[in-house]
Amino acid sequence: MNQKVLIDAMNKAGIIPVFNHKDVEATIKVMKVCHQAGLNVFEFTNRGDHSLSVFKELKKASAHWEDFYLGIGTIFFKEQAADFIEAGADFLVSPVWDLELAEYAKSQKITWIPGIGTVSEAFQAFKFGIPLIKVFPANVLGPEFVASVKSVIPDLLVMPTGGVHPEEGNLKTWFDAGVHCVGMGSQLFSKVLIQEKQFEKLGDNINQASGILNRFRNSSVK
Ligand SMILES: O=C(O)C(=O)C[C@H](O)[C@H](O)COP(=O)(O)O
Repeated sequence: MNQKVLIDAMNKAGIIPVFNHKDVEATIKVMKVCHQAGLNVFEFTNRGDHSLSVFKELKKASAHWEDFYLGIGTIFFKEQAADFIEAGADFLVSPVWDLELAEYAKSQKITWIPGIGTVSEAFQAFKFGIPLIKVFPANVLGPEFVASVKSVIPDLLVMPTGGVHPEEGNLKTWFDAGVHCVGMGSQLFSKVLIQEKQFEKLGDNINQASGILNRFRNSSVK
């Protein structure tokens, strides 16, 4: 898949949903409400043995959705990357920087978004030719860290993930710091709503989050 198309789509969506669940039907519904709310880049995470088989079902279910991109997160080893690439992953995300993974992803011509926690790691990624990094854990590092990275490596795109909230105040501090998009998991997906299979309500929450983001993004366009 074309890297520029994916990276532009991530910026357009603004919020990248990060999700894992054992229940295939529930996960398909979650993915669908995200897509309907305009969040059309979805990161399923590799958390547990069920992840590959659930991912394969997600891929099947979304095969004909227009402009929809499905990636896999929590990738540590190239063997894991290989399994998910074979299953049709559009991109890979990791909580860490790792040269072996960087080289493997490059050899497979797949976008890899490494997890970065220091300016030195950010520079390693930039030097390698990686366009977009995940700042992780975002709530520990904070928007000031992102602004510092951007001040010295302005061309490196940043996606903070971990503890990002859908409230306007929180989203705004990240976007004011210059992020390309944010990754959001637990704050976007209420465990109770998923357990009770209230997908419509979940869709309302996601629409609200994306609406908040679009409002202040549009109002900051001069
Ligand atoms: O597994 C990974 O690769 C991760 O990135 C860890 C978490 O899934 C995300 O950081 C989401 O964090 P929350 O939005 O705080 O739920």
